[in-house]
Amino acid sequence: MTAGLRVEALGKEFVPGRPVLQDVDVSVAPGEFVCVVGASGSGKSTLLCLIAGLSRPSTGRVLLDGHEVLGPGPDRGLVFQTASLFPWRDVARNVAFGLEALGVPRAARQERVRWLLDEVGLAHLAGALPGRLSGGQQQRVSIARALACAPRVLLLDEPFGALDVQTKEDMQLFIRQVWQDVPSAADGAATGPARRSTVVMVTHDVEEAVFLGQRVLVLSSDPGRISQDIAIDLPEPRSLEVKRTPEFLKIKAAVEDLVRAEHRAHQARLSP
Ligand SMILES: Nc1ncnc2c1ncn2[C@@H]1O[C@H](COP(=O)(O)OP(=O)(O)OP(=O)(O)O)[C@@H](O)[C@H]1O
Repeated sequence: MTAGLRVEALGKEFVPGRPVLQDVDVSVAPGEFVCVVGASGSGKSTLLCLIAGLSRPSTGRVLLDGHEVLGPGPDRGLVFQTASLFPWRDVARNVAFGLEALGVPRAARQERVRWLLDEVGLAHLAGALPGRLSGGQQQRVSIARALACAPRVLLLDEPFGALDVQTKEDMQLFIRQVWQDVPSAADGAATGPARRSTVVMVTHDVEEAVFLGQRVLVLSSDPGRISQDIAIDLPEPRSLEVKRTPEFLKIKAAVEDLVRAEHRAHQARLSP
């Protein structure tokens, strides 16, 4: 059995004969943090939905630890751009949702929720309803909820896209910290990076992708394919200062050029 996430010859058509994704092949090792960038409409969210099991591929398959993904499951936690919390459930009960669905006993549930809320810095808001929270706080709750069942893979679809610049940077540091601190369920005996959740994050923000990702995948359009798979060899752990280094700026510019080239090629194909 192969550990990690494997996307094999994946294709998706919503309209027959017009594939949004075609022949997407990629492997993500356990504990790896991978970002996906690409022009608008290149199929980034579609790829994430297929990995999540929210949508079925037209061709190919997704394997998680050797098992084909056939639908959503607690081994994959999902966070979208807007928090989509249950407005009638307080913060703690939002985080507890997946654990309740799995039938985790109350005491174990409460302990896990308390630990997660501490980890995301929101223990003091456990009893608050989501409507009282800021956008950044709501996304922290969403992330805690996605992590509650200790998923093997955390799937993030533009999770910070709706936040202001300052909050966004706080959240970037936060998600990196969470990735380092919160272990995934399986591999109980493992230590270090192998115990971390695998993260696949879609973003249109190249700076964010280069700052967060150990790898950045660039998706081409018409149809969406992985056109580049770039290892980001920046020092770890990452701090915001790295964004001002020549090395970072150079990688960012190169990835921006690739995305721009894909976008222009897409526009050219659309114009008569
Ligand atoms: N359920 C659907 N039915 C029909 N077409 C769809 C559906 N979902 C996505 N598409 C189409 O698939 C293409 C890719 O959409 P997707 O949302 O995956 O792109 P994206 O790269 O995430 O875009 P953006 O960066 O703008 O969010 C688009 O042309 C979109 O219209």
